[in-house]
Amino acid sequence: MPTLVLLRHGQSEWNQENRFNGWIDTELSAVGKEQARTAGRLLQDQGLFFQKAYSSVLTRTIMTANRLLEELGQSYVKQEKVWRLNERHYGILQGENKTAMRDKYGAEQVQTWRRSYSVLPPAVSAIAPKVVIAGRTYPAFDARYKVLPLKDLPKSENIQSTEARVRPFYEGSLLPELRAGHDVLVVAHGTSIRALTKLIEGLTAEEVTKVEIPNGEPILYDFSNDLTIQQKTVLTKAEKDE
Ligand SMILES: O=C(O)[C@H](O)COP(=O)(O)O
Repeated sequence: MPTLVLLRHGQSEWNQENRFNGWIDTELSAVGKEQARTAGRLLQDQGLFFQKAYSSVLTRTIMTANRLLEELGQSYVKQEKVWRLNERHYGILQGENKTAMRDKYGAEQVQTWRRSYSVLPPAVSAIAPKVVIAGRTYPAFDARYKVLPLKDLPKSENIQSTEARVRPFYEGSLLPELRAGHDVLVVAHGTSIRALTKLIEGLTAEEVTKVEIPNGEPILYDFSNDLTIQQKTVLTKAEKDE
């Protein structure tokens, strides 16, 4: 019977600095690198043999998947990098400090931008190939998105629009793997995992806004062969240490 593991990437440098990441390609922090390895160790006792691993096209998920699979002794697993699993585009909030944004726009407004299903954060005005934030240059929209028509590149996203672009991955890639009885790993981001959770569990728009996804904690779905959820388990480091 197939098992799906969803994992939010380890802590990024900007998670650590309390800044919005979105589509900016930030690196894992030292804590995040360790979280990725810990996630691999947490999965060691689960008897899983992944046939497929997916990540987004952002470095923080790719590096998390690599470290996890290495720790698990399954670096051979076929990996696919899918832009549809990217974090939601955070519009003008990308790169900004969360506290500074609350001071500027008010805590309620910022929380609405962060967790509302359908409200969009203010959009960036142009699709810049690179952005310079705090003196460092980050690729915003680069060669990895060349396959996409410019009109499909987001300037801002919420849970709803993220769900719309995650859905073709869910229906066209993930479900066929699970239907084939395969164990699958998906390393993605807070909001792309929220969208997947909504699709997998059939949550309402209201329910998905309450879902919080911590960095580096594997979420296991054990399915029956007809893909009914048998069990959902979240593995945490605290449990492993007990
Ligand atoms: O893009 C980001 O910065 C992270 O996913 C965190 O966003 P959140 O704190 O609003 O969940």
